Amino acid sequence: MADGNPCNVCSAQHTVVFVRHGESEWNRRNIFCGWYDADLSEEGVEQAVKIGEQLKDFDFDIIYTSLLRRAYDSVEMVLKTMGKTITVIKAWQLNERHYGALTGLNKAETAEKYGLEKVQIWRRSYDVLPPPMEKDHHLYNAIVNNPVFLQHGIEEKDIPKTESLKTTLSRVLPYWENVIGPVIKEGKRVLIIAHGTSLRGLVKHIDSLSEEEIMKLNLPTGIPFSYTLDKNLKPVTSRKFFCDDETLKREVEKVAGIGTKEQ
Ligand SMILES: O=C(O)[C@H](O)COP(=O)(O)O
Repeated sequence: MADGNPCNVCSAQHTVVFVRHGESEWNRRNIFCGWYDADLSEEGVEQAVKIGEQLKDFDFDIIYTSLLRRAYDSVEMVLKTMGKTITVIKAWQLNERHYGALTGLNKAETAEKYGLEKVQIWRRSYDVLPPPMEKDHHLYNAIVNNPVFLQHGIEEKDIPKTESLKTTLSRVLPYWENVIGPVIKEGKRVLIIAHGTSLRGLVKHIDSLSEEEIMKLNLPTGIPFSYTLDKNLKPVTSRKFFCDDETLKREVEKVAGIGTKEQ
């Protein structure tokens, strides 16, 4: 990996790098976040700097990210660390899944109230929707009035009330197939900095994982992973994380668990 990515135009294979944004304040506080626009935590900023260091030798042509600041601020830190100017495309389709009425709730407290099993079904099942966010939810206005959504033409009527992995994939996949995929096939070197569930959707698709298999997949914040894809964007080598196995195991366990009330 240290040698960077080869010229994708000259090869029939494409290296694509993905990373979940650095830790957000709400990851740190163990709160369901979804489409709420939380900032990066101090550790998240450090993680983003580290991503930039790890990807220094990669010559990306284009970076895709979401309309949420924890993702696009990570992009900015990565670019600053790399000392590079690269085209950045922000797309709502790469946003985190909308966590519905759970948005703003502490994950461990929610498990105490509804039971761990129920909460883990909301978090990791393929198609079970969390309860919808109604207009009287205390974070409803903050989400529908997000100025970055409005700048990108995303209005209240376009914003989901809740999303499962399945419904998230129904917006991520067309974006992958119709926008990012053709750019990769043209030979452009692509980096995608997005979110736990939007990236799990892409991983499910690329690796052809079943609904059961994807339920067990947890993506840690701030650790890049890459695929080598063939000309049809099928994996030649599956995802490779940019860290040692022990670190990956520890960080994955952190995401998979329900965490604690006080964080
Ligand atoms: O939106 C969130 O709270 C996180 O980004 C993802 O949370 P999860 O790991 O509980 O799905």
